[in-house]
Amino acid sequence: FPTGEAAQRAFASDTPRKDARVLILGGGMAGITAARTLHDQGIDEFIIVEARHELGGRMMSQHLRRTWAAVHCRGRRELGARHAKTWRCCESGMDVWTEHTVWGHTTKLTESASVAMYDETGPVDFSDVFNQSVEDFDRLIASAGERVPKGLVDASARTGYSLTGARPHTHHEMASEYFQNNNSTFTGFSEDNLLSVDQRGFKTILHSEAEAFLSPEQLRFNSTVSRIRYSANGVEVALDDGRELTADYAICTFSLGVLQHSSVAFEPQLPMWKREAIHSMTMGVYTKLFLQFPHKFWFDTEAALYADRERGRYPIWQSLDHPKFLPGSGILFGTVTGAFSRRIESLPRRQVLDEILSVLASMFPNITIPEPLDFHFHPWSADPLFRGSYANWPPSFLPEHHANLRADLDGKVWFAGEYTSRLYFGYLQGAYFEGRDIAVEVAECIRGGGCLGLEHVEQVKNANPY
Ligand SMILES: Cc1cc2nc3c(=O)[nH]c(=O)nc-3n(C[C@H](O)[C@H](O)[C@H](O)COP(=O)(O)OP(=O)(O)OC[C@H]3O[C@@H](n4cnc5c(N)ncnc54)[C@H](O)[C@@H]3O)c2cc1C
Repeated sequence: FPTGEAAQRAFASDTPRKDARVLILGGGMAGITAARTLHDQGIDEFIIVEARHELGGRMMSQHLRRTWAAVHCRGRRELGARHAKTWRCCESGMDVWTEHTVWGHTTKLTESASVAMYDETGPVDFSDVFNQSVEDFDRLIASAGERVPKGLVDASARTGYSLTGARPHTHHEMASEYFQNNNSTFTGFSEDNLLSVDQRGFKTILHSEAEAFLSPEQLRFNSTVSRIRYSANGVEVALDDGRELTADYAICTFSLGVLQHSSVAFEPQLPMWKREAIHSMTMGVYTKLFLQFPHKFWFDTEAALYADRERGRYPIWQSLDHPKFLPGSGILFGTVTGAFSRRIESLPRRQVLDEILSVLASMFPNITIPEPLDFHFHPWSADPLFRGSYANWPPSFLPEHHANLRADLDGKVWFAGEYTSRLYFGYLQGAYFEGRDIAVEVAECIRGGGCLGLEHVEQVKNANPY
């Protein structure tokens, strides 16, 4: 693959037949939705370039090592996205996510109040502390909302909690605070939270969608992009096995974490405004710890909260062996996030499992915890194709940064993914809407109806020097 200025000139001067009009880089929710949108607009000269062997991206699931019962076909663990909000809006296909509707996919409504409570002494009822924490969280959200019309600067949740007088001290208070969660994806769609229990995996929504309009020649699996070269003449994409693909446009749907790690080189180098935006947003880590036991020995609620002395140490547990979900499966899964996720990724698996088994032994002091049949978690922050679980908007990140994150490069390279969604970053909805909206922009360019591109801010300013 030629490099340097000479290659740049050569690329710009000759216009051999290109491989496609559009290269869609990445086959997750954003990539598939972009492809679907182009197809709906009558544009089928696109190729989806995906490093993995299948579509779905962070909608990733695997078979359990030990199938749980012949009658139940195959057990699957959803390593990535599993929950979907009911989508109240829109017309057809993926726009309507209600119980049982999307491509015959099976989901179950979850009940957020169905929570058992534990600490290192075993079962303990700290629901008074928990209820106070719900109130504190509501006050936090309300006070954040009051800042917006006044144009006050953004602040962290910790600052907001302190200003509203809430500061957790005990481990029960810290665990209760950890459990609280809300954002515009919750309020923008529906309060309902659906859990995918479909044994084909949550990703089948995307697979079914793709089968409906994609042909094999529009797909390149096992194709890892290492370089994207762009000029007024189009884009050249180099794969790590030496292959090249050319097109008029590229829609890059790699995660924010991938862009932050610079594992894909851009030529010319990304402009400063783009790099600043990429490195100013944060990539969070959220890890699910799957355990399959020979039999169920735990709570009958849907979830449990464990208050450890250390905040964030194996705090949330969800039972799939529940009459509503996968009864008889013996599956329990825990959640850890952030620095704790990174910590366990660096440890030997057996050590992580031993820690978990000792936590379960504390939660259930009168039970001999059996050795699990299967234990697995995905190292999201170390995985070079993701480098984290989903994007998070830190207080230092300004709306202008976000516009720059989303903005295209000379109308040729476009960016779409959960992280480019201003309202629904982090979620499938964000990836869906961004894949759709950016493909509409690209379709406009292809049809020659004016390719204005998205505006960026050359220098983001708000400093007040002294
Ligand atoms: C553990 C976990 C739980 C989650 N739970 C939920 C949930 O319950 N509900 C929800 O709405 N969202 C959830 N999410 C977030 C959701 O999964 C993402 O927001 C969404 O899947 C992102 O889609 P995307 O298309 O933007 O990116 P991705 O799915 O990351 O797609 C990008 C694609 O690019 C490919 N790629 C990367 N680098 C290269 C390269 N160099 N060359 C070629 N291909 C490359 C990747 O393999 C991937 O397929 C969760 C995520 C995680 C990790």
